[in-house]
Amino acid sequence: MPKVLVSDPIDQVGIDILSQVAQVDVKTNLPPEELLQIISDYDALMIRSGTRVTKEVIEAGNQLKIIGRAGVGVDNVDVPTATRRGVLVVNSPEGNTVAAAEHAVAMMLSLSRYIPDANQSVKGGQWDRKSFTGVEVYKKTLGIVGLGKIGSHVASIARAMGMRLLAYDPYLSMERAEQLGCQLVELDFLFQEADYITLHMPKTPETYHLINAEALNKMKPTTRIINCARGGIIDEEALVEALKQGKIAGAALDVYEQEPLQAESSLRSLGKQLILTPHLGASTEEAQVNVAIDVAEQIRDVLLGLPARSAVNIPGLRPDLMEKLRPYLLLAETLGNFVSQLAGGRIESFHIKLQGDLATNESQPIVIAALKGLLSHALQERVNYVNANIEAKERGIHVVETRDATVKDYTGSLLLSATGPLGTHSVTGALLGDNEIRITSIDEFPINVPPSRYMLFTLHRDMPGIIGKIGSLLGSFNVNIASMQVGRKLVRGDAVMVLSLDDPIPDGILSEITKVNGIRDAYTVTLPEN
Ligand SMILES: NC(=O)C1=CN([C@@H]2O[C@H](COP(=O)(O)OP(=O)(O)OC[C@H]3O[C@@H](n4cnc5c(N)ncnc54)[C@H](O)[C@@H]3O)[C@@H](O)[C@H]2O)C=CC1
Ligand SMILES: O=C(O)CCC(=O)C(=O)O
Repeated sequence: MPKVLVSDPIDQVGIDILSQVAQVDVKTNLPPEELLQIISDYDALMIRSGTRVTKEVIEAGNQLKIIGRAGVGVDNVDVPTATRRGVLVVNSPEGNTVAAAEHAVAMMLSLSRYIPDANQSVKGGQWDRKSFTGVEVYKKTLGIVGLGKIGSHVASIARAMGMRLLAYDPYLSMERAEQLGCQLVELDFLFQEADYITLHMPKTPETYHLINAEALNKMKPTTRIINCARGGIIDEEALVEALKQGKIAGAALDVYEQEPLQAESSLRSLGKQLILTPHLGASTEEAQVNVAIDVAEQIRDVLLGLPARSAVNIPGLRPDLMEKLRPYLLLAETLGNFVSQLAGGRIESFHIKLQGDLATNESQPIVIAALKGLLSHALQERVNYVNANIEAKERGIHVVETRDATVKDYTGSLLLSATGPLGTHSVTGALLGDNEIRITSIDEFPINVPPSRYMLFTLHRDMPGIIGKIGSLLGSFNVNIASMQVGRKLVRGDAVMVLSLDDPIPDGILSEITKVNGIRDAYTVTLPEN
């Protein structure tokens, strides 16, 4: 009988489902060394946000087939290592949406009426009605940053409470925001206008410390801010200073840069203007039942040799088909991610063309992989092989899929084209040998480059000296070039330059590059580590 380790508190209903097919050991609060020691006995691991599933844990788990996260965020799992070792990672993208949204709204109302402090005061024997005069949310402006599943649910509750809704989400169409009753605005406008700001996006390099001293300075002294998304999106030190100096009126946090929150954190020293909860967003009976069923059923199915519903990293395909398609899935996902960044993220339409040997009906998973890549910059681990299609539809992306068996330059190749705020951009790619990915054209300019983590791409006029200027400019920002290639259709005509870089591309570099004589446009692309 297979063995499942449950290393965080999971609702009993999940344990019952797992017990139908496996021996289940529930061992919560395991020290990391102990988890490392025992993991090799297990075929599956089921967790919430408490267990850190590091590279070492996955490598030590030589029997491990699946890691199930009873919740959304898999930021406590080393997904690239799991993928490399063929370990499936599954989650429950929707099971706790309502719980997290209601927690954010509860935080907003608690902040407005000082409920936690008033409660504490009465329980402490006082009857103080003066210190807790609050404010109403009715007719106030709520700024929602991240208008995905949780943000949308918050919007519908807030609308019913008579609030005006602003939203910032660089990956969502205007139409979708309007359907949700939100005015899509720029971030600075939201900072300046909102009475309440609630955060509902993933933690990414882009969102890390999005709420820093500079952002807090733009807000009104009456603004209250709520974070039930991820720690690290708010710079906690800057928040403490802003609250102390009265730059904003209040904050409510459910998530922290370091969890559990450290005993000595300065957040603990603030008064009634700051509310802290210990990552309770998903802690409702209903959500815990939802996520436990969702994930336990997937673990059970995979242990029985069936596909999983919400695989974060590997699609649930027949093993023979999976073997054949695996390199192309990675190719499609990489190209999807690449072209979405060139097009500027807020994609309106997407065209995928399957060429050569890929122009068969068996290649459908490749289309899904390309959509997953297209949405992955926005949705991170919340997009998977199962929901990619639905997510694209819900975001109003018009998807067109075509096939052309007559293209024979490679055995099989893909052409992806996306239209977004930066216009329409296209990329083609193929495999070199069995599994080496090559980008073979960008915007119809022929090139031949492997994708790399940090890339810079320019559209320019082919003329002497231009490459040297870009090289020196990057040097002045301390960015090291790993490789460079130019593609052109005509000598001294339009051309593209693709640079693979060893270092992340600092803010401000693009505006400098576009000032170079001959450069028409410049784009940066960051791809996930593989
Ligand atoms: N406190 C808790 O217990 C819980 C926290 N969460 C967290 O809540 C957050 C939202 O979850 P969902 O709504 O399910 O995710 P989702 O994937 O449905 O929505 C996230 C939204 O953020 C947007 N986004 C991405 N980058 C952005 C950026 N730079 N600026 C603004 N928006 C950006 C995306 O376009 C997307 O619409 C996640 O961080 C998740 O981990 C989720 C459940 C429980
Ligand atoms: O499991 C939990 O309680 C945390 C939920 C969460 O943060 C998530 O699902 O992303």
